[in-house]
Amino acid sequence: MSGPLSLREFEALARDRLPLSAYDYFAGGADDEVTLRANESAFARLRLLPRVLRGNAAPDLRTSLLGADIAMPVVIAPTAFHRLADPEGELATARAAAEADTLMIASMASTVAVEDIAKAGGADLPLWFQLYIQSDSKVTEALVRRAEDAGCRALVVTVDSTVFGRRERDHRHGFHDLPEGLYCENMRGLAGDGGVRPIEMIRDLDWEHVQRLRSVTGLPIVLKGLMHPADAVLAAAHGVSALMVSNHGGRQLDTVVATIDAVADVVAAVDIPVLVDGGVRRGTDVVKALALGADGVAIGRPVLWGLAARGQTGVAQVLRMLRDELDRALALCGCSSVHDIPRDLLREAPC
Ligand SMILES: Cc1cc2nc3c(=O)[nH]c(=O)nc-3n(C[C@H](O)[C@H](O)[C@H](O)COP(=O)(O)O)c2cc1C
Ligand SMILES: CCCCCCC(=O)C(=O)O
Repeated sequence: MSGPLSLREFEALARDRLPLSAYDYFAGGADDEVTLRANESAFARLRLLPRVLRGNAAPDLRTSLLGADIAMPVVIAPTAFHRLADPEGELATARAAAEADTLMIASMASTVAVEDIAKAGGADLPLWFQLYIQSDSKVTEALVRRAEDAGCRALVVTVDSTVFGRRERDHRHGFHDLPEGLYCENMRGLAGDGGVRPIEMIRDLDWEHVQRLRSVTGLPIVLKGLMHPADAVLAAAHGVSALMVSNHGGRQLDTVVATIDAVADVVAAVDIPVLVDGGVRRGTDVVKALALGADGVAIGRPVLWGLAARGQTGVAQVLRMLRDELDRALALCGCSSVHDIPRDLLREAPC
């Protein structure tokens, strides 16, 4: 029997292997999951109008993001709790990212400490650290120092989570915390008693927090979870280095527009790099995002499916699958490189 042939088949394998509560935590979205579904279906609504006879033998997939040279414009989005999927957790993910020569964004809610993730990935792995700004600025600063000391090359500040989205699948399972023995390791030592401090979502998050963060670190700041072009303009004015158009994989505010429908307006509003995540499952999805002006895409759940299905090997296979699909899609579209994908390659499907 052959192995999984697509990211969707990886999800089916992961579903068979995971306890239902863990599968539903990874797979689920907020409320009625309208946005969760829309992220994927919006890609299908966009159709390709390829060019032919262009003589491009081998499309160039390499790109660079904030100074990191990577094999393809597909990076690993920050997702929490990898040890729910595999005992090696984020260590396995980092090794697979390094093997694929791409970039990993480690979640602040990782179940392995960021220093250990960095060691597992090795010095060549471009590692960024995702941050939820905390109400106590000393705690936020301690997390920033930790990320800097671990060698992280950027801070990815998540701005779509002033409160936790309501995920009904988790409520049904009573899944509200990590099982015994698993912890958010980046928060260890930050509680008053030296224990693991709980992660907060703060309702009063505003541009002053971004400004304060800008004043305490020299690392580039990337804002993740921004969808509106007017916010993109404000971000650039506040010295933000890059943006991730994201609706948190449909897990926060439900009925938000699909990210692929928001990305072009954000790209048009600013002169800084723009990444997009949400619903990327095929190489053709990557081509569509790039045609709309994105500098790259990030994938969340597919990495978790690879990890749950086959550990490090599974994540590496997921990344290779997307790379191969991207290569084939570019060749069939007549594109010579990921930097040469014209907007007129896209058409809206008729209703
Ligand atoms: C299980 C899970 C955990 C996540 N944890 C985080 C997190 O800790 N921090 C964060 O900024 N985003 C988190 N996200 C959102 C992802 O970074 C990303 O925006 C989303 O997964 C992209 O959509 P996709 O899963 O369809 O690729 C999480 C997503 C999932 C599915
Ligand atoms: C309170 C713990 C924070 C974990 C955040 C994980 C996350 O963002 C998710 O979507 O789930």
